[in-house]
Amino acid sequence: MTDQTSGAKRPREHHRGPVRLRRAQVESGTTDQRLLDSRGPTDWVHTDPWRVLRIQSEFIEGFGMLAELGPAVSVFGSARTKPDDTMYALAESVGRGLVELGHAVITGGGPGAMEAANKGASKAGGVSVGLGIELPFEQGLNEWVDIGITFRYFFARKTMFVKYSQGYIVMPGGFGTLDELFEAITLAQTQRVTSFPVVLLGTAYWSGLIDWLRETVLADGKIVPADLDRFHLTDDVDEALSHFALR
Ligand SMILES: C/C(=C\CNc1ncnc2c1ncn2[C@@H]1O[C@H](COP(=O)(O)O)[C@@H](O)[C@H]1O)CO
Repeated sequence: MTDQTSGAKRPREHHRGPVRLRRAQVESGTTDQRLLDSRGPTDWVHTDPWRVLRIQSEFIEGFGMLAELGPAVSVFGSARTKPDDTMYALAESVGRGLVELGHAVITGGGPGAMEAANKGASKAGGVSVGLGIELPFEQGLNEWVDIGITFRYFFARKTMFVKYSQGYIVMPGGFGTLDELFEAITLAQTQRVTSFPVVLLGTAYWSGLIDWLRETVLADGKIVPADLDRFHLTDDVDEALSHFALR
């Protein structure tokens, strides 16, 4: 190639964003062409750098979908709560009550107490959100989820609950529920979240755990007395809801 001003011969040159390539470094063809033509080995889809992109895409999808949700409360509880269980009816009332207060309701999108809270929210005409998790068996989001996202990665999903909720209402549940409860309390204890009410519904179910926290964990100096004030215990839906009144 000849320089128009000096007449000197210029080397072959290619610009790729901020990169400048010359002479033998100039690649033939276009980037699209290389992308579409090459198949090559596929093992890279199982590597950590590729997973990082998938993780990133979950945060992008989650933030993008939930950023404009408005005030919301997450309701947790057992996937195994049956529709004829009193806790199912209670979770449904919680979902409805939160909507009446002006909140969207976020659950794990599964069956049981999650379904009940979504049902209450959706039937009350509110925003019913399910943040599901990919499971080894086919499950899908419960039918009362009106905005649903299914995550591959637990930690990306858990970030969404905390980031987009004003607090948590926790119904009786197993390991999944306990994990969610203790994560919330730990985030408050370590000042990752501020002003984040956590309400436990069901005194008969939770009392044993709270007694153990007081009599063993506190007595042994593993928590301080103020840590026991990080959650509220009640059987009464209205009392549970009173922690989430919007000013
Ligand atoms: C075990 C069964 C279904 C599991 N399906 C779930 N779908 C969505 N979210 C779930 C599921 N299981 C647990 N979670 C999360 O943990 C909490 C409930 O866990 P628990 O151990 O049942 O208490 C819940 O809040 C979800 O966020 C069979 O039906």
